[in-house]
Amino acid sequence: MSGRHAWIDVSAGVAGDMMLGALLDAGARVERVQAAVDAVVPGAVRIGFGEVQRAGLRAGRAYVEVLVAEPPHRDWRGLRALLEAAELAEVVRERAIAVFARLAVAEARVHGIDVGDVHFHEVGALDAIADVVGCCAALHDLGIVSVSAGPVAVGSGRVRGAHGELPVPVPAVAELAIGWRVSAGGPGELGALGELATPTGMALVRALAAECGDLPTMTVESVGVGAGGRDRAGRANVVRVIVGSARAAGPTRNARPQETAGPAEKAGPQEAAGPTTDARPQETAGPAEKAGPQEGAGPQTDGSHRVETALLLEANVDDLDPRLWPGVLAGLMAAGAADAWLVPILMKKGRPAHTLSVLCAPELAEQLRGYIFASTSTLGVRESARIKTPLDRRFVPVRVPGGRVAVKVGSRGGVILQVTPEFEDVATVARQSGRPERMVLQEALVAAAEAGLVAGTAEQAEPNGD
Ligand SMILES: O=C([S-])c1cc(C(=O)S)c[n+]([C@@H]2O[C@H](COP(=O)(O)O)[C@@H](O)[C@H]2O)c1
Ligand code: NI
Repeated sequence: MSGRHAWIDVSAGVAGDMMLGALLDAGARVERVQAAVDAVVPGAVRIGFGEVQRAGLRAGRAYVEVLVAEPPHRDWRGLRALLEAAELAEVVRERAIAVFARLAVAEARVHGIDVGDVHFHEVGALDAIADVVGCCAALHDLGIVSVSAGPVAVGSGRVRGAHGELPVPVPAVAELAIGWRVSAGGPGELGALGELATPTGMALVRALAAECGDLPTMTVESVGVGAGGRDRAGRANVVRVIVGSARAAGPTRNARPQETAGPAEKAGPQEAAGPTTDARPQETAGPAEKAGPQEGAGPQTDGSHRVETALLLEANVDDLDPRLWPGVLAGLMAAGAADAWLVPILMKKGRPAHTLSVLCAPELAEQLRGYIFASTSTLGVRESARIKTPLDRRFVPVRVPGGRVAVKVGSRGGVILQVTPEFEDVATVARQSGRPERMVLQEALVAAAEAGLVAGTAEQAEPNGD
């Protein structure tokens, strides 16, 4: 593969702010990170960056200042809608959704609830959104197309949180660790280590890194060191990110070329420009500039329209309790699938059965394969690469009586072809305002038309959305 690679050293633990600090220290620009976070939660947080000492070593420290008095607590459904509606580069959106999907699946398992109902308490607070979206934006800014990481030090002892006292690794971290090498992380003389890996940090590692391993062979371009809040003698409480190019071989599942079109174009010049030409560590003209269409794992353009490569995972199943299927489909969507559906079939020996089909970004395939094996009775998952031609897509929020609805606008060659209110938003407003969904849907379409979003007309530079 070609393209810039990041290897993350999490041998002293990992938290969202440590990872963000390391990526900023490696050269990601704080204003790019701030712009991406503002696209999700406008005006809600301010991100700062400075230098501190950790056990005698210099480290970058990311600061997230929450600017709103009472940050809302969100469930995964709401947070996902927020990320989908935000004007982000598509690769940033996909990575951020993948991270939170990981967290949601882990929390659902720990608390024994449906994935969509996971309430994000601490991990859903604004600083976690800032950390996750910030890290994904920083990777984008650095032109990083693939990530790997070492084994994670998770800590030991007990910690106090929203759930009272928790054993370390805390339950969500233990769940997120399945399939990854971890250790408590310390020689005995350091005493009880406390919580070295937080759920957000662990979810970042699991969703962004394609494999667990040592530093790969590559030409190093920059090194970032990100400090955690605590400073204790004996070991620097830091995450290190080593950014390099021209890996001879390695994980391609997480390789994402830079976006060339889509919502990013509306996100102001800094998001649209793509990171590969002006991110600081790229002064040596590494190969990330070439990490575009040839990667094959994301949007490309053939000169006339954009195409995307996606994976289609499939399994024929004839012996699953049919009552389980709705939960399987919902779980796959919550875990980051682009789409998941069932088709009734007649199998060998005349057995009625279903084909489960799951469309996903290549880097999510391993996670979703695991989900299919865990939640259905299939003995195998087959897969094929699919080429998709997406419309240029963006979301415009419109105001209706009782709330706001995101309207999905699909266009091609600058002409609007589809104007579709997000039904989840319609249902929420209908529920909250006590009016029929049909009426709210109609109101959203009228509001969209008033904002200049009409099928068959040219895209306006700035629609008058809410
Ligand atoms: O908010 C929830 S549900 C939560 C769950 C768990 C579990 O392990 S379950 C742990 N925590 C603790 O919250 C803080 C903050 O975590 P971040 O990931 O937001 O940094 C941390 O101490 C976790 O152990 C919260
Ligand atoms: Ni929890």
